[in-house]
Amino acid sequence: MRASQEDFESAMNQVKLLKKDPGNEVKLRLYALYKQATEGPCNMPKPGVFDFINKAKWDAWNALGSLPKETARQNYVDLVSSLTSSSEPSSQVKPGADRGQQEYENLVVTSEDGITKIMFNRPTRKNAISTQMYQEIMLALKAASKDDSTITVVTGNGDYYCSGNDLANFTDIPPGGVEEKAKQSAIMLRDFVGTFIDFPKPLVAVVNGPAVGISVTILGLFDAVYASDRATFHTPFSHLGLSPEGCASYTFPKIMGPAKATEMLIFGKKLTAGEACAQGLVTEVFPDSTFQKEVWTRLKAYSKLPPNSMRISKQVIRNMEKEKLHAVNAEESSVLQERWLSDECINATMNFLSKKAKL
Ligand SMILES: CCCCCCCCCCC/C=C/C(=O)SCCNC(=O)CCNC(=O)[C@H](O)C(C)(C)COP(=O)(O)OP(=O)(O)OC[C@H]1O[C@@H](n2cnc3c(N)ncnc32)[C@H](O)[C@@H]1OP(=O)(O)O
Repeated sequence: MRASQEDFESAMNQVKLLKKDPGNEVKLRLYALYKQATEGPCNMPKPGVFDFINKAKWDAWNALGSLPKETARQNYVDLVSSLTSSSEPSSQVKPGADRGQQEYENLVVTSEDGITKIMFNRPTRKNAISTQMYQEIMLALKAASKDDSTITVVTGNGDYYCSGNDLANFTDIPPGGVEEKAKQSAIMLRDFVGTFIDFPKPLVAVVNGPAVGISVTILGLFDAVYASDRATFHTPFSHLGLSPEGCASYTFPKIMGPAKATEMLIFGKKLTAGEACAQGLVTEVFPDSTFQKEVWTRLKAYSKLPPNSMRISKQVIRNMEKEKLHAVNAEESSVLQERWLSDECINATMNFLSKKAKL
């Protein structure tokens, strides 16, 4: 039986809900089949040789030649169906995670001594945050907000705390095109930052190494930030054709004054841990050699304080600001939705992905 338009639309929705990234090859095939099913044979001019992403998409679509629209639609539905049936949940249980709890591909979440630790776990990518990882962090925070722990800690595995947004997120374009991707990403960003704004317990960052981009901006929403003296704090938004997120356009001027915030958020000045501490973004800096021992000893002591009292104190300190923070978050996300489509941003991202530039 031929796939109907309804089957096709339902398959398009299922693609958005895939738990596992199917990889670039499959995504290109999905793109090509979608275009063929909706527009017929490739009718676009061939992109330039350095326009890697559009060239790969064009090649995939063009390779379908004169495949009839109905067959492309059927193949699209079959491909999505094979992806959804093969995405069985993994049975691996991360060390320390309670059985029955959520499992994560890009995080290690443990709960011990009254502390839930959420550790970014993509050390080979410097803990860059992929689309899936944004979702996992939100899930882990929501679970931590309801578990028995008194304090929640966010930290990184390996030599980096986090290198910010995974720039490969820009290559993962859905059938609706780049505008649709920007729209979805703005919603995801707003939800992600909103989860930090609303987090009800003391939230502590243990910054074990360099921090970049969104991993820095959201620090303004944490209740304490402990840093190794190896850590640096870098928000190179102008270099990337971007603008601030994570409510930093509001929290940073408040924390460090507008002039210092300008150096970080507009001129992209990278701060050492000592400088970030002097400017109030970091609570305390520790020598790297004793960082883990000193910080965890301290956190274990704090975790024994009465939990309700700590939650209520956090509410008293933060609640007056919540409405404002949500408004700032919505505005920053909507500005970025436009920025992501700008030449400045696309060129900077392409330069990184084609290995022509690093920060
Ligand atoms: C159409 C719209 C889509 C929008 C989707 C957006 C969704 C929400 C966005 C929220 C806003 C967030 C903004 C930010 O966070 S801005 C900051 C972004 N981060 C960067 O620009 C950092 C880029 N990385 C680097 O410059 C360097 O890798 C770094 C200085 C961090 C480390 O350099 P070093 O030489 O020590 O290490 P390597 O470069 O060799 O890194 C090892 C491998 O890891 C890869 N890597 C590292 N960071 C990232 C990253 N952020 N994104 C993707 N990949 C990253 C690096 O490429 C290396 O890979 P290979 O081994 O394959 O070469």
